[in-house]
Amino acid sequence: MGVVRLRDARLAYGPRVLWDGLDLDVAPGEFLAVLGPNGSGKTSLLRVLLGLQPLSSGTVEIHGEPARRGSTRVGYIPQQRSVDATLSVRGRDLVTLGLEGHRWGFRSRRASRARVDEILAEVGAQSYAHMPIGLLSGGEQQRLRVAQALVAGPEVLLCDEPLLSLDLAQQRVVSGLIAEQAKLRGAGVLFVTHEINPILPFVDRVLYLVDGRFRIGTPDEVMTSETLSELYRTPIEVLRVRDRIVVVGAEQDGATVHHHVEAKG
Ligand SMILES: Nc1ncnc2c1ncn2[C@@H]1O[C@H](COP(=O)(O)OP(=O)(O)OP(=O)(O)O)[C@@H](O)[C@H]1O
Repeated sequence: MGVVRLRDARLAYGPRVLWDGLDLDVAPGEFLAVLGPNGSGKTSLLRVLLGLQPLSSGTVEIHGEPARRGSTRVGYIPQQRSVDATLSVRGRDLVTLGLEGHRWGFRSRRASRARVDEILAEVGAQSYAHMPIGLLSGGEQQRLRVAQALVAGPEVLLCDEPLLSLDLAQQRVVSGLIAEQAKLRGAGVLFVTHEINPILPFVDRVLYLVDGRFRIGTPDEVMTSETLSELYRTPIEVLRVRDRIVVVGAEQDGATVHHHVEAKG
């Protein structure tokens, strides 16, 4: 059974249709990249799966049940640009929050502590888990958010641009960690990003949204000049440079969409 199942899903805000006729199944352990320009409805899709945003029509199920708020089945890494340096919450407490309202919360404090220790070790964050998160590097903070999202053992992991503000090396580390943890647990991942290259080794399929249109397929199927030119309705060139994908010519509202181009790393 798929961990995520959307059927004939439509989301519109007034006259503006973000997507329509969306059928999507995400299998356990599958890694789905969600791509598209600003405002194409990527975050809105995650909000639908979190039960925060009702569909305009169609159905959405998480592991066979309608999506609902606070589901124990869904882990979430929200979009986060930077953390206030004065934030005094400790890393460990942040991770413990991920157990709140979940079945783990009903167990003993000792069991919760043991579970938090276990996940901190798995993401390699034990050595700084006692520190205020405002003092940690971006990569360290993201490891803790990955731990928070995974601590309760979700079947679906939703990630909203979790690599923002990380350098290239940390982007690889954090995306590798997410992919590895998801595969290990058989959790399906929906990974919203503007930059496919850091996650390309892990991506099984891509959902590419543009202005109400979308395409779903493997990176080789979707990330082609032909498919993106159709989606953007303008000539787009997709180049393979060694193991990278470079998209040239996507213009949206006059602003060049250059987000697939990455500095050398
Ligand atoms: N509750 C709402 N009511 C009306 N419009 C909304 C609502 N939520 C989002 N929108 C609009 O829907 C569009 C899609 O937003 P969304 O955040 O899903 O896009 P996105 O693809 O995640 O964009 P970005 O890459 O900029 O984060 C935006 O234009 C946004 O202003």
